[in-house]
Amino acid sequence: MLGLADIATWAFSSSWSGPLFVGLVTLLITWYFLSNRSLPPGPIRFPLIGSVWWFALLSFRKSRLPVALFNEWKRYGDVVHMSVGNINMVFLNGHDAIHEAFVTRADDFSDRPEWVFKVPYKGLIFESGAAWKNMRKFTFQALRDFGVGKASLEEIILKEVDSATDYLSSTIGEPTSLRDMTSMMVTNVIYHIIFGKRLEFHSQEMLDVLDNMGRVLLEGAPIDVVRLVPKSVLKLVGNKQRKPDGYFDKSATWIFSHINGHIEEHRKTYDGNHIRDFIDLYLKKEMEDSNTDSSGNEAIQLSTLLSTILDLFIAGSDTTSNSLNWCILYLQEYPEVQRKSREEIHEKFGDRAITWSDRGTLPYTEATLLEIQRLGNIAEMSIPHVAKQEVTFRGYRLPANTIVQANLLSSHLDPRYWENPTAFCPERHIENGELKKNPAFTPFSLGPRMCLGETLARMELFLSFTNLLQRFSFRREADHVTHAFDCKDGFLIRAPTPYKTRAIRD
Ligand code: HEM
Repeated sequence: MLGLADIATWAFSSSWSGPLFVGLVTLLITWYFLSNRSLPPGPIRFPLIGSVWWFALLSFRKSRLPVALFNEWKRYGDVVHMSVGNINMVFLNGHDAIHEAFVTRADDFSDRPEWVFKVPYKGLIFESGAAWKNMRKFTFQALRDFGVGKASLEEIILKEVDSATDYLSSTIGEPTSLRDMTSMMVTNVIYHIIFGKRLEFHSQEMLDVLDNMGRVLLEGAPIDVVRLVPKSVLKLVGNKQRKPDGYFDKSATWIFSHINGHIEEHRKTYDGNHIRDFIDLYLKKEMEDSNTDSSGNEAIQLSTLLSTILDLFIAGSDTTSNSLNWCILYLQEYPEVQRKSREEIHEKFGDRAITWSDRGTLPYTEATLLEIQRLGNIAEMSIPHVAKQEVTFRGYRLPANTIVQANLLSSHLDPRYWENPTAFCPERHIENGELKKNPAFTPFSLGPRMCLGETLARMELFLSFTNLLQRFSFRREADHVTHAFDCKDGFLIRAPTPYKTRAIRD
């Protein structure tokens, strides 16, 4: 095989080929710089490999992408450009740039990329254009119909809080990991909305659902841009996070057939006068669509429904359960904050269960929850968006199909919006005894693509956090064992490293 040295020797071995070679290299370099003109700043990129070396270095240092981007903020600014092969990507740092792209320029930045790697399904999260709008409208309405923001869903969530109470009561004083408990609570809420029933904690069906969902999530679903970096390069730098081929597919297939089984069962027992859940609503719409002479634009394909159900589990389970995991960790590590929150709850409500309509009446406790969400940064980055056409953003040229992702963590640590941003300080969310809004608080992202389950998640967090805190205090595994607020695994979802806690009834 010819090496670089052989090519150079050949190039300079005759009188005309030397200048020709130099000309070609000059042409290549000129083309490279011209094609890069007006792009936003970013780490130096090389022809063909672009910024792969930067991602590889990141992986080698075991550093998380949003943190690395945050640390490089001063050097590269609010808009950072990188590329892998011919794929351009731009990361947005800080609230102002994120707001400008996702809200002010929503028309330019609300689509999702057509993935260059295999996507086994395409539901609400991955759709763009009319199909996405249609599915988002239907799902939003369905969540409302099933009580999101209303008392009927509150009952379902409080039932899960009661099951968690039973579980915690069986562990009193014992150092216990509560990860499974929080997962079962939030999985059951979505399960109830979609399939009209809940699963017993620790039942085989529940364990299978959690296991397969966990695998799908661990592989990061196909939404992590680091997946664009060739596997061989990641292997070279010791990245062990990527699982073997088929790891994702096997679990996704299990989940699809589980959902399919429920849909089939619903078809057999469907009664238009008694709509039980999300699937029944879909069946109703399917029948209405087939009875109309419409152009068919409004019909939602069964495959889109299947994928959207999976999306709701993916987007709604680990995010919410790990937010609760951060809550318990912060409470045990900040006992004084925990004490003040419990005091506020007990003074106001005694033993009576706290309901959704009570929100706004517990400023310190609610501020604590907001502060945990801000520093927990459960969704460090938005899901990737795309600029379908070439656009100019803040004076920079973004070529067509540039992937655009918001670094939400940077918004939560943005010094222009938060004083002493890394300090844990619930009081920053309170003014004159009431909760104060900060526009840079954006755990659910911004604009038309922002989290569809925001209200559901806020209900789950408020009701679980306040009611569990009313019933228990949470202490460290042992008084002298502190636990860092760090995260080692997982893409996009920032879960705390495993820890144990002691629940105390006092
Ligand atoms: C604390 C909990 C949660 C957090 C922090 C969170 C955060 C997010 C974020 C950051 C996005 C990406 C938005 C973007 O791309 O700009 C998102 C999207 C989404 N979330 Fe959530 N989420 C949570 C819970 C939920 C729940 C409970 C559900 C529903 C069951 C849900 C459903 C969705 C869906 C369907 C999308 C995609 C929306 C679209 O593409 O139009 N999320 N979420």
